[in-house]
Amino acid sequence: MLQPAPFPMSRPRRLRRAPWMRALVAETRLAPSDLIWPCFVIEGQDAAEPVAAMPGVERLSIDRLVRAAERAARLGIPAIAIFPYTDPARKTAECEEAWNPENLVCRATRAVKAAVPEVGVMLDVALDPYNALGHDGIVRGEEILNDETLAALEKQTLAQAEAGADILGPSDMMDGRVARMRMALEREGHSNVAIMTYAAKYASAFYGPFREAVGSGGALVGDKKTYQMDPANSEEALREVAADIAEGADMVMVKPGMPYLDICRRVAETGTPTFAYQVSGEYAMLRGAIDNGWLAGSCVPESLMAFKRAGCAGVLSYFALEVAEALAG
Ligand SMILES: NCc1[nH]cc(CCC(=O)O)c1CC(=O)O
Repeated sequence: MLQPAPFPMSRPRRLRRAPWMRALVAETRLAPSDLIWPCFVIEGQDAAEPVAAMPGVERLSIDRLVRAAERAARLGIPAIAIFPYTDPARKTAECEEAWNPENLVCRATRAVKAAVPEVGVMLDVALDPYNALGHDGIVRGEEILNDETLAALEKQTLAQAEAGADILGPSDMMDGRVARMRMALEREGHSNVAIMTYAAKYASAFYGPFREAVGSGGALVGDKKTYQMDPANSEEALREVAADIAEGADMVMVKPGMPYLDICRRVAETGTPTFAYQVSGEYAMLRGAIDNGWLAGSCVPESLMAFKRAGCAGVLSYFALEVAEALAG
């Protein structure tokens, strides 16, 4: 490492003296192209429902979602992630609604791709929105079955690829899901569908508001600790990433984001395209503090810049639209 000259030959403040100078020497930049916007979709026409635990976030009917996707595209956001609020009457133990080609998320995907083909659509591969018991896998007694779940995830993968999804995000944390998905996609002629795996997904309390948003929280029996990762671990995150890449994933994700910034850094250093998910609880925390006047709104771009600094290629954030708007000036 070079040693800086001693003071006063070296004065680090010279490079912080004015906005133009700071812009000139900035090591990291945040742009709309770094962002993926997660959205919630509901049945209906011209409908928007607030999510109580996420002030400012709404579940949108498909027609409104299409308009939101158009806005995102105009702002230079490359992709949106769509999550369905499933009618509880459609949730079963076998989760069949997950691979119904007419389910809400498949219809939403077709509508967005028809209207705004230039925006990438990302969909979760996991059973929780369709599971009467709220889990990401098939439940038998006390157990979340791995291999039986893989068969269901394969069907969900193909239904979503057929609907036009560009990126699939396995968020279920079953072992072997990426290989199973990749082989099915190749076999059925969907070789261009990218997989962004939730590789290092922790069993986290920061998902609480999301479960309200998609209506899976009330249904959840027990917790997800037998498949999502233990917050105590980081070596394991690298093993998960290695396994998913070896199975055919194109990109990996760390989730949640800010409490796991060390993991973001370690994963990004492997040279794999790495994304962070700034999850619902992180949104709620920052939004709540801003709305109460406890934090300035600039904490949002600062929180996103942290992921860029850590080496991430991009971030999934519920703030994507407003940040892209602010960046556009
Ligand atoms: N598998 C479902 C899923 N996909 C994304 C999130 C969380 C996203 C967020 O909190 O914003 C979850 C919740 C969970 O695993 O319980």
